[in-house]
Amino acid sequence: MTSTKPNVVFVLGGPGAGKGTQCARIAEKYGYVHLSAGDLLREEAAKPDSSLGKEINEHIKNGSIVPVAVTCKLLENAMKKSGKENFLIDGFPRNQDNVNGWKESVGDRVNVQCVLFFDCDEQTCVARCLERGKASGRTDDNEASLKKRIVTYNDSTRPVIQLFDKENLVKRIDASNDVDKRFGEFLKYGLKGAVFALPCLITLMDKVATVSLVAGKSMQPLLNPTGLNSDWVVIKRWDIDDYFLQKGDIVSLESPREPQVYMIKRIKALENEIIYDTIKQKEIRVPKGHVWVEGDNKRDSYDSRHFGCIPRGLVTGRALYVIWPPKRFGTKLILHDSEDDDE
Ligand SMILES: Nc1ncnc2c1ncn2[C@@H]1O[C@H](COP(=O)(O)OP(=O)(O)OP(=O)(O)O)[C@@H](O)[C@H]1O
Ligand SMILES: Nc1ccn([C@@H]2O[C@H](COP(=O)(O)O)[C@@H](O)[C@H]2O)c(=O)n1
Repeated sequence: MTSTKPNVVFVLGGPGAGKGTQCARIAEKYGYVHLSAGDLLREEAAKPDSSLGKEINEHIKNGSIVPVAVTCKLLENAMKKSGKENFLIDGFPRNQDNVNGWKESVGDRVNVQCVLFFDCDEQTCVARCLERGKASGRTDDNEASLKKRIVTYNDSTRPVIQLFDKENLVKRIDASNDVDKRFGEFLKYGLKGAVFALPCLITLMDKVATVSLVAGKSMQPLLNPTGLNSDWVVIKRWDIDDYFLQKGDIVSLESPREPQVYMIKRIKALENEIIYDTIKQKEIRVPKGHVWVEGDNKRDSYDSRHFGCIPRGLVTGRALYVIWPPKRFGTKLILHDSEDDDE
């Protein structure tokens, strides 16, 4: 961390309210570091040598809250390791113990800008988690755990939100409906300029190739594997008519919803192909002149599952290699070699 205070936005709401989904979008668009307390705990528990794994897993399955010393340490380590200054802390502080522990350990060393409160009705939350549970592999996306998670949320997290509300820090977002409307609400709150100041893809060169900074976790584990140090990648630009897009290519594209916002995704289906939309739970035929793109990290990606098929014209280039950080230099991102990739 540098001498200026890092900025922190806490993100709270019920299980499945959409915190992770929207944090991924904010991180992609504005370069904020998204730290999910739940993800950090799951990562810690999955380490074969972790002495805390058993305890953490018990809490997660029971929807109870892990002692703050553990969670706070993981968050602090992740913040330090990132070297960045703007953080979305998702799923924390979850109870009074979390609040107290954070105050003691971090306190005034950071500037808490606001608390984004994803307000979503219980039925919708449960339905979303059960749907997610079909593919998430999470031990708590099931009816038994969800009952407990909802109790914890009502009894322990809501009072924390009320506490922040008394300090005028809470920005309430109606999280029951459409994903894009939710994103619009952040802009309504003026977060665009005041809080989230970095574009997700900073382009250094233009014309034949660009070097771009990838923010966010949507292409993990291939890109930004730790979520802390961002990768710089070489993007080969082309006249879209000169290159036949192939399934599996990693491409840069302009967001169909937000002009001038660029993202990196993988092509999952080409025109006339049928793709299964895992969110809407239905098959989609990709129309002529369009492609279907997804991030590799389904949990943290805003992609065709949310905005549908995109016109080929929005695809601006193909990602070739990682060039920074040095230890990741040369990581190949191409599945299909084309004649001029090595020019
Ligand atoms: N606005 C929305 N409309 C419909 N589905 C949504 C919406 N937002 C998120 N989802 C879906 O609901 C599920 C839960 O979303 P997400 O993982 O973002 O929630 P969360 O609040 O981070 O949950 P948790 O706290 O349990 O980790 C995901 O499968 C996601 O794709
Ligand atoms: N501050 C926190 C955050 C999470 N947990 C535990 O992880 C579970 C999953 O959290 P998600 O945010 O990913 O839904 C949660 O139910 C808790 O068991 C925690 O203890 N403290």
